[in-house]
Amino acid sequence: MNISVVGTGYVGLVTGVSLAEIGHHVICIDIDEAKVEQMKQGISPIYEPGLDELMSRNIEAGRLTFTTNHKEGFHLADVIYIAVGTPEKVDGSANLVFIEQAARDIAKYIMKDIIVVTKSTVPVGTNDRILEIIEDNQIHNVQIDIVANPEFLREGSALMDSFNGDRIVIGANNVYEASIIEKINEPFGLPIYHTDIRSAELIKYASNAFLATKISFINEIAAICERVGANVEHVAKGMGMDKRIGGEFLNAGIGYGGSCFPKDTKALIQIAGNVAYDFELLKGVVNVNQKQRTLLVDKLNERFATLVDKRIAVLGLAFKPNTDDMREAASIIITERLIEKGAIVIAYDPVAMENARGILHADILYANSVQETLHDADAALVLTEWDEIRNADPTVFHSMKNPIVFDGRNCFSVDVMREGGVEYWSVGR
Ligand SMILES: NC(=O)C1=CN([C@@H]2O[C@H](COP(=O)(O)OP(=O)(O)OC[C@H]3O[C@@H](n4cnc5c(N)ncnc54)[C@H](O)[C@@H]3O)[C@@H](O)[C@H]2O)C=CC1
Ligand SMILES: O=C(O)[C@H]1O[C@H](OP(=O)(O)OP(=O)(O)OC[C@H]2O[C@@H](n3ccc(=O)[nH]c3=O)[C@H](O)[C@@H]2O)[C@H](O)[C@@H](O)[C@@H]1O
Repeated sequence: MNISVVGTGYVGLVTGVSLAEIGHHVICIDIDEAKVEQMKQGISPIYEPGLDELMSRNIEAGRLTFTTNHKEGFHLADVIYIAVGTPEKVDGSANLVFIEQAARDIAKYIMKDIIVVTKSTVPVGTNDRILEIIEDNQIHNVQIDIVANPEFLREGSALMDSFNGDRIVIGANNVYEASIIEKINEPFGLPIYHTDIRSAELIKYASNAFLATKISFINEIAAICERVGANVEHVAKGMGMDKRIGGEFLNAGIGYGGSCFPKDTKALIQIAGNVAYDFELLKGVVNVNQKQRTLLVDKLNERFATLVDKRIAVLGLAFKPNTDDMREAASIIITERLIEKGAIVIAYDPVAMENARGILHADILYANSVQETLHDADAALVLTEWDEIRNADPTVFHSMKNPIVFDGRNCFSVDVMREGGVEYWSVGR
């Protein structure tokens, strides 16, 4: 099958590469020229384990190409995937400008019957709108069908998730286009769930909102654990053994970040609000997460009379390990608060530092290793559980002025840290 993918960010690129790997001919289109140049050379513009290798392999096999030219990109396409961003607007709703532009681009250049597949996370009703834009603006008289095919991959394990996901959701109006998209995905060998377009759109938001709810729930349990002398890890384990609850996404910490949970929870509140429904539970989830992000700053304030001129080492900046993505990372607000309070902040992340420099406060200093970050620090904050950080021996903290560690990801054993002579503050333990 000839497939075009519009937008080659985390989702578009991984989708394009995965579809090429299972044998399709894929052309990826992006408006970012520098990105496209890089990808043509087999270099991924994002950090995603295994992606460079798979890209190169499929480029060499002649199944994967890149272009900035929509006309060229759509020329042979039987199916066009839309994977452009749907970022958050100031009011929390999803910004659909990139989606609408992609629809207009499709309308302008398609010359044969096609199926448009929406991978981007879009509010209920958006697929109808995409079809309407294409039909209103199409130059050639061809048949267009639309399918909602939301994406469930996680950054940092995106390829693994594409090839081993729990389900592929296909939302369509007719059996014909649904069967084509099923056929395209068949080689993945994953369970396929067929539904209507609006339900597919909502499955995506409901799934992210539910996972975010689990995280905020366990974070509130962690707050209670700290007050009653229980251990949140033990509580989560005991809860998760019940198959109805499940053990995943019950890691307490400094809350969820990233490009999706924060924006998708707020967008779902808006989607509900638009039909006069007050999604109270989800509002609570968002509020808890907001508080959770600055929990370590509250703990620092409790420990130190003042943070003025205190040297604070920050270990980990990305919103989660194995990605260079800084979108909605807790490190942004935490480092901002520390600088406001007069602290000297020195930070380290194994891969996200380049992105971080463009986003974080200009006064932040950067180090090249865990050891260099900790040297002479008054306190250390752990914000991302990279293996390099979680595997550190407690002795590494002894180069600090005093080994005082605030761990926002519960990376270390309380006992090992205590025995290693570290004053250790974690979450809910
Ligand atoms: N990042 C993730 O892990 C996941 C994201 N999603 C959803 O997938 C969508 C895409 O997300 P990301 O890949 O993170 O976005 P991204 O921001 O990383 O990438 C979007 C890309 O689209 C390009 N673009 C914008 N307009 C274009 C146009 N008219 N023609 C061609 N290219 C265009 C941009 O230059 C950019 O490279 C969003 O709706 C997101 O919510 C869904 C599941 C996982
Ligand atoms: O729509 C999306 O973009 C994606 O959003 C999440 O994936 P992602 O944001 O890449 O990463 P997660 O592993 O879900 O982590 C999100 C945030 O939650 C935090 N988290 C996760 C799990 C946990 O138990 N506790 C916790 O605080 C992580 O540290 C991170 O900040 C979902 O897991 C994907 O299924 C979905 O496709």
